Amino acid sequence: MSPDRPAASPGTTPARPQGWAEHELLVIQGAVRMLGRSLDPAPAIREILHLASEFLGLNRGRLVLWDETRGALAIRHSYGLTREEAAAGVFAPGEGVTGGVYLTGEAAVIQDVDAEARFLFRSVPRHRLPPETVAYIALPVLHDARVVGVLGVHRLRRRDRGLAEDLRLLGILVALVGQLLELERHVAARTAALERENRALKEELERAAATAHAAGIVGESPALLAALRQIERVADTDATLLLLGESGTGKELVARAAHLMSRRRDRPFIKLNCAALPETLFEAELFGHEKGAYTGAAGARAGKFELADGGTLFLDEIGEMPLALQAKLLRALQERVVERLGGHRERPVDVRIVAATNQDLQARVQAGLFRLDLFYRLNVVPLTLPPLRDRQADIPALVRHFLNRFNQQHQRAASLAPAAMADLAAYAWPGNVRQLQNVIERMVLLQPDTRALDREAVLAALAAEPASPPAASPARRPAGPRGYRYVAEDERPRIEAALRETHGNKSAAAQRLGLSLRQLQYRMQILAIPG
Ligand SMILES: Nc1ncnc2c1ncn2[C@@H]1O[C@H](COP(=O)(O)OP(=O)(O)OP(=O)(O)O)[C@@H](O)[C@H]1O
Repeated sequence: MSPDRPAASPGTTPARPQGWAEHELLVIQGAVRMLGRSLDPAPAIREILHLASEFLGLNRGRLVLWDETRGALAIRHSYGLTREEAAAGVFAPGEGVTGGVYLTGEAAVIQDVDAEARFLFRSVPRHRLPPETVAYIALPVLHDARVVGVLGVHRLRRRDRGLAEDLRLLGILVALVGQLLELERHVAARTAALERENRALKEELERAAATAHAAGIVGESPALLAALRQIERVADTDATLLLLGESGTGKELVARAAHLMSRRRDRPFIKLNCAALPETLFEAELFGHEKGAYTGAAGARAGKFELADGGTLFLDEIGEMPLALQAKLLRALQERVVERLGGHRERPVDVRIVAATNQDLQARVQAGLFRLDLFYRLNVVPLTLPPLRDRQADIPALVRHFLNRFNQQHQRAASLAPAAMADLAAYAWPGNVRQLQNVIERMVLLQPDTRALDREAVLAALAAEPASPPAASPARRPAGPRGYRYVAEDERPRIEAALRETHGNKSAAAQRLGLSLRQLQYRMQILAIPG
């Protein structure tokens, strides 16, 4: 059957004028069914053109859209055109019937293509159309009253269906096609926005990783990178950073990285350890003093605040700051001025504060040891550095980093047997990176010969570690619970050795292994070690 002589109804029923309504309904139902089927409008538009041809004899349907790369109108979707015909359908706006519809936004009904001078036969040459009179209908596809494309179809002029009816039906189809194009535009815009966002995040991450690397931060675990990315985000602001995390997790290193990432990088980074000073000296240290301000103050001296002017002041162990000084610090932060001890002049300071603590500051606020207003002032951008046990992925890189560093420092050539790395990765590291650093340094120093450090050497070094890190002050104890460690069959020799060495004393063995008694008992149970 010629595409130009459609069945009046699907199947074999001959054309009856009242059958057209049924067919229109079939076309519309079919078209609506296609809506929302996929985010790509191509299959839906093609199906609409197919249905219009099959049921209504509106043939060689084509949708002409603006083609940005060609700078012209071109057929984007079609039905019943050969590939060459579709490719040939390129028009300038205003050119021919199709270009005219695009330019004016007015539908065109050409009763006889042979009698219309503007009809160009550009995509389908005359000899490929049926010999009888052929009509062409073209409608604008609109969005927000703007023409975004043109839908054109051929039909035989002489049929038992009026052109006006086709025009009405095509009006509905063009509205549906407009919706499909709109959806495509939305999806493309959303995808582009997501891609941009993705690219920005990736760049942010790369920048953060590069600066972290420059600051000597080793590791690329997701937990560490997430923390670094947050820093990168606020790096160029003067927002106060509050670094939280167990002792030895790298808070000071990260504070330095934050300084390096900021526009203050060429100005000083000044550190003050709030736990290390007797209260009396603290104030002078922080704010400076004038000559004779107190006994022994022979000359005038600038405090850390002044020294950090234009740069970053890192207040380590902020939780330990004496209450009386907390009020003075708060005032300096709020008013951005400092007054030296024994002085009467307020000096303006421009300092970015990075504070760090391994304590639960909120608990200290509740215990009356830390001022709530200062807590709020510092807690602008809180950032928790994950303990090493939560970023096991970083351990191999850290081990290699410290092996290199201590080999250079102590003129050694220590190396690690690959099998021993798993033991280091599985250890709970209650003292975090600092403890790992110390263990590696000790192993490098104590390694007797040129053999690689094997599992035995590593297990012995770990067994010598205290269960918790040395507690110089309550602040030095890790805040979190001791880490979860997986139970692996290869832990058996260590556990058995520790039990042997402690003559079966489980508490002592657990201590040697860096485990709690319950953790040891759990492992013994899993591994069926008698005891
Ligand atoms: N990601 C890391 N890469 C390389 N070295 C690290 C890393 N994290 C920590 N270190 C090293 O571990 C040691 C402890 O780090 P740092 O002093 O920054 O920890 P901290 O959290 O400030 O500890 P504390 O709360 O006890 O002051 C430092 O010698 C530091 O160089």
